[in-house]
Amino acid sequence: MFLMKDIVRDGDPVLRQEAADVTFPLSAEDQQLAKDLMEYLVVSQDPEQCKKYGLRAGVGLAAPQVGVSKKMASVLVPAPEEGGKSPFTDVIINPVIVSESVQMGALTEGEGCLSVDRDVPGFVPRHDRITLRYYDVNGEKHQVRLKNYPAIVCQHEIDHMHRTLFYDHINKDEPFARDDDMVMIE
Ligand SMILES: O=CN(O)C[C@@H](CC1CCCC1)C(=O)N1NCCC[C@H]1C(=O)Nc1ccccn1
Ligand code: NI
Repeated sequence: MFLMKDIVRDGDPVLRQEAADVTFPLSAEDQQLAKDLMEYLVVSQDPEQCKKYGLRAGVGLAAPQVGVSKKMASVLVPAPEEGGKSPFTDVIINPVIVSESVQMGALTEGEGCLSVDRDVPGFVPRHDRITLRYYDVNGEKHQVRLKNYPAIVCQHEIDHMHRTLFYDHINKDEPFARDDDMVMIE
């Protein structure tokens, strides 16, 4: 199980490397990595377990963040209300954004990152809607359309596979600049 000590922090070159494609069928090592990446999110989103293991709760975790430069990330978007269904939960492997909306979206609170131990204020403009193509741990191909928060989370994770961190997208001169048709996401 990953703990905070296993999470690589900004400054480590692995976060600025282009990650390698994952080959199928998954090696035993990659199968375990996928399990561990998802387990981190599940445990961290359980308040009791989160506290017990001293984790920062997360909704996504990319392999480069645990020092593995591969195109794999877990995503667990919490259900909007108690007992509801998660809008998107999967381990995305070799993800490709096949189309993206012209309209941009950003989290009103800005973004953070488990690999960035500082607050970087500002809006992180991303595409409000994307069509995502990825493989799951069984090698099954998926093509899903995501919008708003799930779309933001997946773009944040895919960035980690392409040497990008959230603050790279923040406008240096005007961090809270926004074009008037940008969707502001709570
Ligand atoms: O690459 C992946 N990461 O760096 C983990 C990030 C991923 C999200 C950041 C913005 C979009 C995706 C993450 O989850 N966070 N960022 C740092 C601290 C907070 C935490 C978070 O948003 N937690 C959360 C939110 C809702 C419910 C439960 N927990
Ligand atoms: Ni991150």
